[in-house]
Amino acid sequence: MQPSLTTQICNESAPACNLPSRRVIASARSVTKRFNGKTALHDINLDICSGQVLAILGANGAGKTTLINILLGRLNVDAGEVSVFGYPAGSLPAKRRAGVLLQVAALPETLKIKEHIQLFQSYYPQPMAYQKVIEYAGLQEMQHRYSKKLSGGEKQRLLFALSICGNPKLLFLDEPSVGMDVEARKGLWQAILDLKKSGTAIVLTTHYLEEADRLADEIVLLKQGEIIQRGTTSQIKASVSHAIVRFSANDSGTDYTTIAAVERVTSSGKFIELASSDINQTLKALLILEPQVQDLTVSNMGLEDAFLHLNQQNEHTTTGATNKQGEQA
Ligand SMILES: Nc1ncnc2c1ncn2[C@@H]1O[C@H](COP(=O)(O)OP(=O)(O)OP(=O)(O)O)[C@@H](O)[C@H]1O
Repeated sequence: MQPSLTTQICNESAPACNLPSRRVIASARSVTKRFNGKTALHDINLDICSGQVLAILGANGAGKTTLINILLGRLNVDAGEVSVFGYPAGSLPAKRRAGVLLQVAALPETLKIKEHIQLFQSYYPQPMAYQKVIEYAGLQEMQHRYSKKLSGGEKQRLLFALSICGNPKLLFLDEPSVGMDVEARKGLWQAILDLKKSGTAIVLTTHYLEEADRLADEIVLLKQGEIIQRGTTSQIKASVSHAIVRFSANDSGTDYTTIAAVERVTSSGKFIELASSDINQTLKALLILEPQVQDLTVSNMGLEDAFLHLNQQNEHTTTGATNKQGEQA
């Protein structure tokens, strides 16, 4: 007997998903995944809600693609459970309702863009209208081009078009804007927001934190296979009580890490940035060390700074799933 569709209302622990009109459409419960004895994901719990953009962030190797592949049913779990629209991940009813753009995708080169889209539409019982697909993906001008003649960014737009051909209620986008120019990226962002408005849930991984900042209702931050932080972009930023002191300095070889309350020093051209846990202490010490400092500004952390900070902060508190598993092995 086929299980019925999940109609559970989002619980309050899922911050961006507590509107009564939204439903949990996919979930992972206590999911653990190992590759050759090494743990890639450890005890992951996640709800994905309709009409939500969920961004999964993390450094290279954090486990983002593995998590998406598990939700797609392309990988089995070693422990835990995954449900997609109330069905097992990877089952036909789950696949029919989902779309996906993966990092590695090969396309037959002998087909034109229009033919690719029509082929993908034919796989689904209720495909998205051709014109709508083309418009969402910004491919109006190149429908008759062969895919082998597309640039990297254009190919990415075609892969996005193919991911939405089935009119998905759940869309997985694994680093979708890689290789896109500024205009194409903005077009993709608009398409994501329009799809969200129509009720589609979008799970996004990206290394462009501006992308997550603009689009995500909820962010999950993975590190070494574990969730180390989750919340709205504002909540993630607010969870880091640090500030950024920025100034320009001559290359005097000064060691800014010795300044009181400074936890991270970065430089870009002539500008130095100090992440500080106590802005008064840092400013006092900085002005003693460099009284001639110029272009001084103080700001709250943006998402990128918060991301770097949280990753570093957990360097010591998170032993890392891989290590834990390694010890057991
Ligand atoms: N098929 C596989 N066989 C063995 N190890 C794997 C396999 N797939 C992933 N891994 C390992 O699992 C961990 C998580 O990989 P994953 O690809 O999920 O990371 P990611 O966060 O998507 O990284 P990136 O940002 O570089 O795409 C890494 O240590 C990776 O080497």
